[in-house]
Amino acid sequence: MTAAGRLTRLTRRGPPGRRKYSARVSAEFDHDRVKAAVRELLFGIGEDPDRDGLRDTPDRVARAYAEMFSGLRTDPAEALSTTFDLGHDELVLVTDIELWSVCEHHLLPFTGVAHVGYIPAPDGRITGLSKLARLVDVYAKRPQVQERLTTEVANALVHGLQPRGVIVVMEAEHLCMTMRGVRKPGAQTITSAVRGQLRDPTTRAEALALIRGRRGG
Ligand SMILES: Nc1nc2c(ncn2[C@@H]2O[C@H](COP(=O)(O)OP(=O)(O)OP(=O)(O)O)[C@@H](O)[C@H]2O)c(=O)[nH]1
Ligand SMILES: [Zn+2]
Repeated sequence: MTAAGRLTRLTRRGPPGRRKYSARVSAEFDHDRVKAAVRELLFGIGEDPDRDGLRDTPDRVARAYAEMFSGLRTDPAEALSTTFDLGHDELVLVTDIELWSVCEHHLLPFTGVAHVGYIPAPDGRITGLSKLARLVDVYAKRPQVQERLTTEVANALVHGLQPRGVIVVMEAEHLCMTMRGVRKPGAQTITSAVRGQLRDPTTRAEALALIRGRRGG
């Protein structure tokens, strides 16, 4: 089966009027294929993949990639499968969720933090706090651009919890801008996605103040 054939793209629609929710899931990780490609890559850069230090590298890299891209084989809906009704109807915000992803342009990491908040549905349905971090992980462990990662997390929350509002802010440093190319270490990229009641300027400002305030800034 071709790589394209193995990649199933599922786009689920939530209730009418809601944004598309991406549940892209790839069926399998082809360890042998990745291993062979890494061996080829080593030849390509002028190395000898059979020398002592590199002999096990293709296998190691394949195992590392299986982990780094495990989100391709995880349905984000699983992250939000546990919900409970606490009757809480105000903002829930988890800040400084450690973020590691890989930019799809250079296959180099970008790393930083995600802040994820929502105002629960009128019925007060909420999810476990750790599930917000799990949701970030599912989408982060795919080849990504930061904008799409931010949007996908926001849309998955809208789909999974039908909350009255969602805010997702990500701050990250891209190694493709640091260790090569333009070489600007420390440059931070900040992206946000805001939905529902959190688009209201006052509510949004309150959430942003809480996000900024955590650093005393
Ligand atoms: N918008 C966006 N751009 C990204 C992200 N990650 C990497 N990039 C950018 O993707 C662009 C790719 O540009 P290209 O000109 O095709 O590639 P390049 O020649 O390697 O570019 P340089 O990085 O400028 O050397 C670069 O400007 C990167 O900074 C991301 O998450 N979001
Ligand atoms: Zn990049």
